[in-house]
Amino acid sequence: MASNVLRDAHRIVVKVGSSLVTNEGRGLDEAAIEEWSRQLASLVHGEDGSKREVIMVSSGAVAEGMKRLGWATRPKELHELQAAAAVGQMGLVQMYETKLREQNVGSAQVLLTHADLADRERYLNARVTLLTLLQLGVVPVINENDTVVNDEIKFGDNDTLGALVANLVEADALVILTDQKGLYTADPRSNPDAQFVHEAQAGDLALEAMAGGAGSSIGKGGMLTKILAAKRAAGSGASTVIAWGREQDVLLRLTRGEAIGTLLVAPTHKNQARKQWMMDHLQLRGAVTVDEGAARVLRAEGKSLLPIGMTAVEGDFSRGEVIAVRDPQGQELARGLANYASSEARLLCRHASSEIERLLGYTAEPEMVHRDNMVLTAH
Ligand SMILES: Nc1ncnc2c1ncn2[C@@H]1O[C@H](COP(=O)(O)OP(=O)(O)O)[C@@H](O)[C@H]1O
Ligand SMILES: N[C@@H](CCC(=O)OP(=O)(O)O)C(=O)O
Repeated sequence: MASNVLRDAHRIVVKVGSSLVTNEGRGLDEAAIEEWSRQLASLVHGEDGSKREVIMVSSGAVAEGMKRLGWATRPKELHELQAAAAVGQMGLVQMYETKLREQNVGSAQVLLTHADLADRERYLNARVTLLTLLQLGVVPVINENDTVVNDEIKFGDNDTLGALVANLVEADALVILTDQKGLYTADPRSNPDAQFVHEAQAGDLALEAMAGGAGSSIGKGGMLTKILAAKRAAGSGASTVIAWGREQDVLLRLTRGEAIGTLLVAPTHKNQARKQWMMDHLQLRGAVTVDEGAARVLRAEGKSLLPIGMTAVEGDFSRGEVIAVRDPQGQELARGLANYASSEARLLCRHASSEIERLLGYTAEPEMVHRDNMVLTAH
């Protein structure tokens, strides 16, 4: 049942907007951040019996920076926006760190730009770092790296960033907390006849016609960016809930299966979406051939590909590119993201992972292709 999407979600990205985080621009809402931190901690600790991995994408840096700098109106100049964001981010991340620590949960600040996710190598680095933090039970607190962005490389709004992070870590669900109960058929601030939308399919074009711009001078994304974020998140199989951030125990109730807010269901499950994404790579830049032992454990035991099982490398590829994995007979048995470039992979063939440092002078990961970044293509 669709409303069980959050109940069954193990890895969840939560995004919260500026107007909620800064109490409509009146300064960081400590009580709200404390409340969300309490709920995030409960999910990480598995107080409902199911430990989960959660990432918080939080807006509010510019709004908080404006408050701290005494600016009443949002600056127009990019360098002033960047200055406000740099000032505000200090308070934002300190507040999350303090409130999560009070709940015995670690936190980590991660600042990203569009360029970070557009570059394969940086994409993979960000992915493996976030997955490591999640495995350690830490809550990454992510924002756009406003201080360095310019018009070409910025996401522009954290709804988009939230969806890209959901793709990056292959989250099961994206929860967008905002200052409305969810999506209405029109902006409820200006249209009293607007009807609430309980559930729809992510990517349904009719939704975009309903969604307008930001509801306050503080927010940036508006509902349209939330609808588009749900469509993007669905690309890696994550469903999205848009809900009111001040709803009592909103995250806990959603993960217990309660239908709150607007649920935008992803048409495909994340494993199917991942397979589709990898299979869509018609032009693979290279391939590695593996021995019988490696072929067997990849096919039957869900293992990662270690260099010791590699017998040959074809093509010219970089770290982070999708490559084919072939069995000794030359049949493609899997595809995945290469942790090492082809020139390095050739040096690693037949060597144990413990020798990577000696052979390359560094170790990225012990695997050539991690199972999390792999899909079997032939049975
Ligand atoms: N169809 C719609 N349904 C609900 N809210 C809408 C709709 N169209 C526009 N909005 C406006 O979008 C606002 C939420 O977006 P935004 O102000 O950017 O919040 P946030 O800071 O959480 O991203 C709502 O307060 C509302 O005024
Ligand atoms: N990086 C910016 C994001 C602004 C933003 O997306 O705001 P919102 O539309 O309220 O989520 C900030 O922290 O102010």
